[in-house]
Amino acid sequence: MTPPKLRIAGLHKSFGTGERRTEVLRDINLDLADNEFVSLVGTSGCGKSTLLSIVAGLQDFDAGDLSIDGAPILQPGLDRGVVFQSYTLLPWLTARQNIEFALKAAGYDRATCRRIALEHLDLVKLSHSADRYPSELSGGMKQRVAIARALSYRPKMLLMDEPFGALDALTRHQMQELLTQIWEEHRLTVLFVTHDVEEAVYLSDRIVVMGIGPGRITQTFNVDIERPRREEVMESPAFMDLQRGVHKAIREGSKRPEMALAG
Ligand SMILES: Nc1ncnc2c1ncn2[C@@H]1O[C@H](COP(=O)(O)OP(=O)(O)OP(=O)(O)O)[C@@H](O)[C@H]1O
Repeated sequence: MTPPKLRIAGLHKSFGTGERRTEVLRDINLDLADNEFVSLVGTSGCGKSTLLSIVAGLQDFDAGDLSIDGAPILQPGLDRGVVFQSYTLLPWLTARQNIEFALKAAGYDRATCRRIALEHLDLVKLSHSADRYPSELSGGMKQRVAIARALSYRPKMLLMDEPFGALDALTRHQMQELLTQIWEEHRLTVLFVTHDVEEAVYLSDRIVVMGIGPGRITQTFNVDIERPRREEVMESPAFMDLQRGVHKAIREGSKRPEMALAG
């Protein structure tokens, strides 16, 4: 049987040792199919970012299995493109050079780096800003460069942690449209962390709700809303019902299990 694109099985994670040990993730089990778009939502501190950074290979874990296409994840790798909320561009390099920098590290020759960088700037509609420095770009533009960079080395998966969290509502919506378009054209597998339930429903195939005490998966919702989705779909009863359901699950997950039992 073909393994899932991403497998997270029986994953546990704690920070600190001895009396200062805090259990942050308990028994996380989650498989992502090829091309699936999955959002992680949940109250602050439930471990979404920790889980994403473990999948990125940026943090270790205590127990469990983690693999991409059946191969264990041991460290960061070019099979995973990562986009964070804070713009992680190098300020002394232009938009094009930021992408080329990542590609050079992946071993491409100079001409190929340039060609791929320009192709990806075109993909995020930033060809006209290739030679601008990050300080000359708006927040949305910087995030488009970060997305172009993450896609440029053709990762198997895109890991995104609140990528549009710092943007104003209009720019955020434009970025959601752009991501949907890229996802529809390139059929990527995406694991996406967000606080915005509307965004999660709009973008995802599946929404995974995490709760605290310690961080764990409490509920999963399939988003059976036809694609391609356009803005109007947010007004539909199915969309709003789902949004309400996810909000309720987040509220329930924000109570510690003993509180939930007590009512
Ligand atoms: N390096 C660290 N050392 C100790 N504790 C940590 C560390 N990183 C995160 N934590 C703790 O782990 C828990 C989960 O944090 P995490 O940032 O993953 O949550 P989150 O769901 O992404 O939160 P938010 O939605 O606020 O970003 C929190 O209690 C946090 O204090």
